[in-house]
Amino acid sequence: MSGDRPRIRAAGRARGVPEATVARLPVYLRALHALADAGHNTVSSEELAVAAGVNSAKLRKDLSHLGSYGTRGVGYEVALLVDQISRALGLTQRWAVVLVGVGNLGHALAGYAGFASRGFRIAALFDADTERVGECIAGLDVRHIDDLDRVVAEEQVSIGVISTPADAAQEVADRLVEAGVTSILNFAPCVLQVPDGVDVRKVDLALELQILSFHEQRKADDAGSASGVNGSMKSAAAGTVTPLPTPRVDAREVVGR
Ligand SMILES: NC(=O)c1ccc[n+]([C@@H]2O[C@H](COP(=O)([O-])OP(=O)(O)OC[C@H]3O[C@@H](n4cnc5c(N)ncnc54)[C@H](O)[C@@H]3O)[C@@H](O)[C@H]2O)c1
Repeated sequence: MSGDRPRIRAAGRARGVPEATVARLPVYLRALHALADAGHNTVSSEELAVAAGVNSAKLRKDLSHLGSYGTRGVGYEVALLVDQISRALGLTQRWAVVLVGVGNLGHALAGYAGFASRGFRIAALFDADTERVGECIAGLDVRHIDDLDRVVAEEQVSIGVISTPADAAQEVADRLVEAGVTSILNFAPCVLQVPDGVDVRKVDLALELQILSFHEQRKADDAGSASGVNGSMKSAAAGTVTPLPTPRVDAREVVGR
């Protein structure tokens, strides 16, 4: 691995920004881009909080970690805040990404233009299936996984995306780490073991649906209670055990945590 390769992890933690704040920064950035596109030069913390779907106290605390406090009566300067958040997220440079597993999902990800517009360059696509090797997707030829080490070194790749079946994902993660990749985005439904210094983020749409299902069930229970039907009985009839209604939780807060 190249000794002078930039490291997301080292930069983020050195500034002491909490992980939950880091997870919300991209949301603020997206909201700020939309405000800038709509011609706003400044934004109040309340407006930005609404646009980002968080409460304004949390937003002000998050931004204070970046040393951004806004101006009383004016709010935040949109362009300045975009710059500060982009720097904190390491988006002032383009990160090279490799994608491993070019099946149904891999095809869709490889062709997704949103990565490029948000500062990421897909440097190479890999698969173990020789039938897929050589196929051209979005201007890139699929390479054999055995070329991974060489390409990661040549292209200075720090981030790897795994879209293989779950039973291949750990082996692929090991190969990525061995090659020098220090951040992994895992789409396979499994937990990966990685050494210290390697960050893993998992994307699982089924899990997100299950969280929504939890909230749907709570809403149904609440509606049942409000109309005089016992919530516990209603849940029991649906084959689940939910003893008592609990306080409402904002789904956006759960997902964004
Ligand atoms: N996170 C989500 O929300 C989400 C959504 C859909 C699918 N998935 C998951 O994404 C993964 C891919 O799904 P899919 O439908 O694209 O599967 P797929 O079978 O169409 O594609 C998988 C690809 O991985 C390749 N592969 C297998 N072993 C490999 C290895 N060791 N090295 C390199 N390549 C290898 C296969 O040749 C194939 O091209 C699955 O784990 C699936 O469960 C996740």
